[in-house]
Amino acid sequence: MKQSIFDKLWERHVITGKVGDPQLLYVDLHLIHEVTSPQAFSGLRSANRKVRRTDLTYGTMDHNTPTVDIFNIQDLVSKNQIETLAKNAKEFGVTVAENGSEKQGIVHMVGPERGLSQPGKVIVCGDSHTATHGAFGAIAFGIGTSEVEHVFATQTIWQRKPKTMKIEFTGKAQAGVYAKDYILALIAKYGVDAGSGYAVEFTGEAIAALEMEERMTIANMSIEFGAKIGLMNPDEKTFAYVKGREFAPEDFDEAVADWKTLVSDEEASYDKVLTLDVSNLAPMVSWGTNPEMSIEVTQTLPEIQDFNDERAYQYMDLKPGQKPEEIKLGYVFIGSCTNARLSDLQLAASLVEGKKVAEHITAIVVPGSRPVKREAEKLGLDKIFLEAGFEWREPGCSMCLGMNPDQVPEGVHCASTSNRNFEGRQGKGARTHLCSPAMAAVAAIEGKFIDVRKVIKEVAV
Ligand SMILES: CC(C)[C@H](C(=O)O)[C@@H](O)C(=O)O
Ligand code: SF4
Repeated sequence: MKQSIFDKLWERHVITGKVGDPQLLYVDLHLIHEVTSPQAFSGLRSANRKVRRTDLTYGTMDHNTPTVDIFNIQDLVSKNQIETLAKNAKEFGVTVAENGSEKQGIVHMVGPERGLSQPGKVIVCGDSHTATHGAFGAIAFGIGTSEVEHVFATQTIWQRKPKTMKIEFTGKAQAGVYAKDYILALIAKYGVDAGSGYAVEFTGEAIAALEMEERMTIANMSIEFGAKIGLMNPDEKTFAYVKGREFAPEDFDEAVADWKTLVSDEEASYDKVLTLDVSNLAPMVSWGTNPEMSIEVTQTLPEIQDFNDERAYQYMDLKPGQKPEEIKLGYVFIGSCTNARLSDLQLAASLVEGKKVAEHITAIVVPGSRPVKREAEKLGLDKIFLEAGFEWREPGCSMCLGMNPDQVPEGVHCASTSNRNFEGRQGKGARTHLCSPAMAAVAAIEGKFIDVRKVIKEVAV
């Protein structure tokens, strides 16, 4: 039978159980961070159990870490979570990239960077954006804290096989339109629940044309589309990305030969198929309080359809018919596991070089990991940002969520490269507008949203 990549990987990992019932899957990689691991470690401790495969478990500190004065954590809950992970890591023998260490970063940056995220794997993490790793051709999904404990103890997880959906991105995007725009456009078109109950395969010529870092941006936001699992067929770009990294397979050629078989067969069947043509897509901006409430920058804010819209308009202090350029921005955040990789920072830097951040804007750049920070500094990107008037921070989740000191003040509108825009996400009363790094960078300079296609000089990849 012709199979999709998802079917192939699922089949390979089932230990017991039949389709329709929960099935026990083998887990190849378990990523952890300080927020969702403490109770799981406590559970192990009280049951007098060990972490079964410390060699397949990797941790980092990201959500609570400050991005300035990083060892001075004021918030007691944050401090406790950070210290607890450090303690647990030692006690249970798990490798954790601690706050301030060279390999530390947002958990969804660390896996790919170290070469841990690979085609063919089942990857889990107590974090909803785990589908990011699906960009490598892996089944990757977020799990709850009790499941974290189960994976610690057994290196397996019970899951019911989801339905499959194929999403084909067709066409060639214009210069100034990026992966972030594709995924926001998809969510705006089909809704935040459209992927619910499905493992989503992103495919098509527009995906093939993307580099790995942009593919990760799309897989990252599978959950905002409602899908726990989003994945892509691995190709030469995937193999080249993994090659030479710390945890790349020792016999790389042998691994690649296997990975090449783990792609969707041409006539594989799916429970649902959607397509989205990116050729005429404009840069996207979210106006409301979920990612579905997004429009092309050339459009005006939509009419009120229901109570959710009404409430969103109230919270955002916006009105139907307004243009994105009329949104009074106060903050710009370039960061998060969606868009804080090196290529994101390079793109943003290229758009602000030699220019100045508008007077009324506070703009911060937060590299997603310390390796990205170092690389960016080698390229002089820090200087470009600093000269333009951006702040250049230490890595972490930062302003993506209000769990550390980086917060958008109440009532202030923030152009943000992150993935979530619900009420209070970036701080109490904060008003988030999701967009690409290019849109955010240019918004910082202009002091408002403009169509980045007007300033972009590069040819779209
Ligand atoms: C704190 C963590 C559990 C959470 C998640 O699961 O996604 C966070 O990363 C987020 O993005 O909201
Ligand atoms: S950067 Fe944001 S979305 Fe990503 S793991 Fe951190 S809090 Fe979650």
